[in-house]
Amino acid sequence: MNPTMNSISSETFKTTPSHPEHTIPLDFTNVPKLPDSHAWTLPHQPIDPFTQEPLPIIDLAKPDVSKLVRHACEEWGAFQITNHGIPICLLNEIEYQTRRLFSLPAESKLLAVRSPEGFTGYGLARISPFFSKLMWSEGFSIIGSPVEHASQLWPEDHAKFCEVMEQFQEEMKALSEKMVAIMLSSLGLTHEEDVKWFEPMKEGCDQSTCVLQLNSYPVCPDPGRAMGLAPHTDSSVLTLLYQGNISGLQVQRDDAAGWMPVEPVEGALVVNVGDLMHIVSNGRFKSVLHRALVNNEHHRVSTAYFYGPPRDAKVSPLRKLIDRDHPPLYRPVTWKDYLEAKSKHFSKALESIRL
Ligand SMILES: C=C1C[C@]23C[C@H]1CC[C@H]2[C@@]12CCC[C@@](C)(C(=O)O1)[C@H]2[C@@H]3C(=O)O
Ligand SMILES: O=C(O)CCC(=O)C(=O)O
Ligand SMILES: [Fe+2]
Repeated sequence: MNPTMNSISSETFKTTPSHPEHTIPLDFTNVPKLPDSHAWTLPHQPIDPFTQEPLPIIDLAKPDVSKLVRHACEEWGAFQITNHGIPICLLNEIEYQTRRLFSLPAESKLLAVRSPEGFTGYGLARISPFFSKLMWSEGFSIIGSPVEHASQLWPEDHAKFCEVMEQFQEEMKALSEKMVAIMLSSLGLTHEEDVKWFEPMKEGCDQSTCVLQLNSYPVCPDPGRAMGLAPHTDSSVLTLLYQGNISGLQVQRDDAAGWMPVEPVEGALVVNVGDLMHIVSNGRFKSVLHRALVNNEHHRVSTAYFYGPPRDAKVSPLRKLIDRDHPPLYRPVTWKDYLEAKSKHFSKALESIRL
């Protein structure tokens, strides 16, 4: 574990506290009928899979990766990657530890609840207050070491959980840096010259701020009317998602009304372009609108790694992408500024910083 990771505290992300009923999840065990509080009137709007090309699956070992990544980021804002180098045994371990956490009784999980102004620990998704109905999910957010909350959950037995979560974050960070470098170079940019804040693997000075989010979608008595995670874009530069082998994730394309399922591919990771990458690329890359649905057979879990810039770095549209025909679309923001904008304006956050 890189020792400097501990210096990234949840201070970086503190925003306005949310309402208690939008923080603490329901005890999902033995709920025979979907409560009205969790019943969404949602047209499921499936997309016709035959009229749409599916979300790209990109083999990172192939030679034409850069072109494929650019196309995926411009058209979808998301894609799956294989041959990414994360060992399958680590993915299995992360899923095992995630299930172990969410299988604890509700009263134990409440010992690790996220404080109203905090950023780490157990709770509902932070976007919950923007919706009148509650989501059929629970989450656990980690920044660096999870020991503070894990020791409340398992006073004697949290070492393995912490070790796996920390190792996973290290691997995800390296892969995120690789993916950011591919995305930037696919636009003809070199990060050394063009993106001041992006300093991969800078020795002894691990600057970027990242969040590991464990998501749990318990078996649901009425999945047709429930929402696992409501439609949103990620605020990060990019997000790496491992969804195991249970479907539920769906993405939407700008111009399409329907939702496209992202079917699990064994050992693959989903890459989402986040809002900050949308800003950096001056709107060339789309931050993908996505959501997660639930089912009545399997308890689904996923792990999302949100990769962000150093806390004080100003993120702005890259100069090389700006000319008379392409004026800058957004003003410079730090990640902290942007998360504040998101917690105030949610889906209008990008608009709120538009020039
Ligand atoms: C670094 C991030 C990214 C956050 C906020 C903060 C920590 C928790 C992340 C999530 C995780 C669950 C979905 C989401 C939409 C949510 O509600 O909390 C994410 C949000 C964002 O992408 O905006
Ligand atoms: O569980 C999923 O498939 C999606 C998770 C997600 O979008 C998130 O954590 O931001
Ligand atoms: Fe997301």
